[in-house]
Amino acid sequence: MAAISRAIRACAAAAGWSGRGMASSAKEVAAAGARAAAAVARRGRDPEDGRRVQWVFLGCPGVGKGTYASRLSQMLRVPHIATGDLVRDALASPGPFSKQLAEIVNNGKLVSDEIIINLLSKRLEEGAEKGELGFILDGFPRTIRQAEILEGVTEIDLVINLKLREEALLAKCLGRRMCSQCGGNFNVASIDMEGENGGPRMYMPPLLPPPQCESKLITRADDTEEVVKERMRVYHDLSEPVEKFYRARGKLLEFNLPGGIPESWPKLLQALNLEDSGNERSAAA
Ligand SMILES: Nc1ncnc2c1ncn2[C@@H]1O[C@H](COP(=O)(O)OP(=O)(O)O)[C@@H](O)[C@H]1O
Repeated sequence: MAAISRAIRACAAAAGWSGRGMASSAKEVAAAGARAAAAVARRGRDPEDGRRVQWVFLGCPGVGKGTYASRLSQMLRVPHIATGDLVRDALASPGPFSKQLAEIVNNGKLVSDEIIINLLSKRLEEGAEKGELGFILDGFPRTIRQAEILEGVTEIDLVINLKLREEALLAKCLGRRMCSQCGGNFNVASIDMEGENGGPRMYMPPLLPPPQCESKLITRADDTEEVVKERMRVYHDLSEPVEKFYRARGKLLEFNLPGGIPESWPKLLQALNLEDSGNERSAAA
């Protein structure tokens, strides 16, 4: 993991991102990625050697990437690394950088590839110090350039692309709540929609907080209707091409969420050929 984060930094630096945000062509980025990967191999850190899964979650805002990535990370004993969380942590620290970030995030735009690469590298370095093996990434890569950088430095085993009907996505984003004390994530939206083309109804029950969290619920500043719509537009423009990128490499698993967690979780496990053995969650694959 340390090797991967160093390689990401090396790759970003080789691509001209030494803190000045200089643009570079996709070809240069790919070449830098190849050099960085060679450096990883020279240091003898074979990614197949003793590591756990290296998966990516893709999907529109509100689809449930965080929920399913977090459950799988517990089962597979790898960290769930959400770049949105890294951005929100950076936002919470005082100073001009966080003001600059807030301006971008609260308008539904993506922060620069350079900033995200720096935040992610730092997180991977910290994980390496703690002995983390593998990861489930959520919210990264979100642009073709980020996907190229990642491909240049390590092997991604699988990319899970979560899909949900557009009408449900907006309701789910607007229903998101977080407990300001324990950090727990909840959703107050109750979705019950007619099936499409004569298909079954879609029911997604709310995920309500326990009584001790009820009075401490907060809503993300970027979960307003206007900003969510902009984030969806940005997703279609910049992140959908990432789906194509991984589909072309035979790594994309498309998963249409049939409903809420109780209905979707077992089906997702089935699609992944995994078994949830209750308390002792373990992978059968
Ligand atoms: N990989 C990334 N590249 C650029 N910006 C990112 C990335 N990941 C997160 N962000 C920023 O953080 C915000 C919140 O991210 P996230 O929690 O993943 O939101 P969402 O619910 O839209 O999937 C994004 O709207 C974006 O501004």
